Amino acid sequence: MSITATAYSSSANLGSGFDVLSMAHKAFKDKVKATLISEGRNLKISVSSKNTPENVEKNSAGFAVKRMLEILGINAEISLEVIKGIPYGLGLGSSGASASAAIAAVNELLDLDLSLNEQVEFAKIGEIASSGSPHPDNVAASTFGGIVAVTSVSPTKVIRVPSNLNFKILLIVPQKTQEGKTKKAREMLPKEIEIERYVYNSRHLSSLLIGLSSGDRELVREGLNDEIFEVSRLPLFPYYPKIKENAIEKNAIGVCVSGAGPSILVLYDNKTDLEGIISSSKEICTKNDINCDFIQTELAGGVEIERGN
Ligand SMILES: Nc1ncnc2c1ncn2[C@@H]1O[C@H](COP(=O)(O)OP(=O)(O)OP(=O)(O)O)[C@@H](O)[C@H]1O
Ligand SMILES: N[C@@H](CCO)C(=O)O
Repeated sequence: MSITATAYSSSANLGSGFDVLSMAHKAFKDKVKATLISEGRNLKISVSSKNTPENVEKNSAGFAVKRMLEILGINAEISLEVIKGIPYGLGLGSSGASASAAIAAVNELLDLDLSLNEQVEFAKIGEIASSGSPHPDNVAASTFGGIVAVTSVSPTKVIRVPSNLNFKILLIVPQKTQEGKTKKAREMLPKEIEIERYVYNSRHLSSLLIGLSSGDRELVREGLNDEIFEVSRLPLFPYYPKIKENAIEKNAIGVCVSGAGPSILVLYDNKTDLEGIISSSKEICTKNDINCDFIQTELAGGVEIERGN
């Protein structure tokens, strides 16, 4: 018996919501097909995957499933086929989506009846394999869909953020995947921050959440600013400040770095000069010696399940 789960790409952080906020989008998707080879044997997982490691310990999907079955004390021989659609190392939640899909597929395959929060709890373990840290934001968005806030990590609790703002998403995606990028980006973060910067970010986090729930585009624009995380990682995406300044001039709702970068997330609506943003961003990318793809997309739902034989 096989189950295939599909999980969408995501943009984590949304400015000041580092490791807390994230949104799933339809730009890209991963699929994981989980097949039960035999029950009641010693735990054995195999992974087949193009473009990502096939070693169970090193693949976010394999590692998350292996640890979940160990924690739940389940013995089974399962094969996982990871079908990658989301490019990795670009801030699009690629490793997280594989882990979310794998956990959802095995949950269904073994009738584990896990809640979405429990699935996130296990899926985030997969991020240890890809970046060395179990950050929960990308897996929360890929599992739940829409815009989410992770309000607790022990135990994991995810809340869907209510949004009454009509917006579409533009992703500016550099064509330069970097191995181990999120790990490196996390090492660039400060160990301590000044209280002024903490207060600045708290203001923006409040603006973002209130702006989304009340549908106030000016508040969302303010709310997508960050003074701590993006700033300390700027060497990874030096073109970002100019792209942001230009997009805001052309009336984007708001702009932030997508996850740990280097992709950029632009929220727009019918008041935005989208073509102007794309053409000026292309020029900025060229000046910075990078080619970028421009992907227009929208919010995605959570993990989807298909049953097979
Ligand atoms: N199933 C997987 N999908 C993608 N990358 C994986 C997977 N399993 C392991 N990896 C490894 O994880 C690293 C990619 O993780 P990284 O966090 O840099 O990118 P990402 O998953 O797209 O996340 P982000 O949104 O932070 O960019 C690569 O070294 C890749 O080989
Ligand atoms: N919150 C994580 C997301 C990684 O995609 C980070 O910024 O390191």
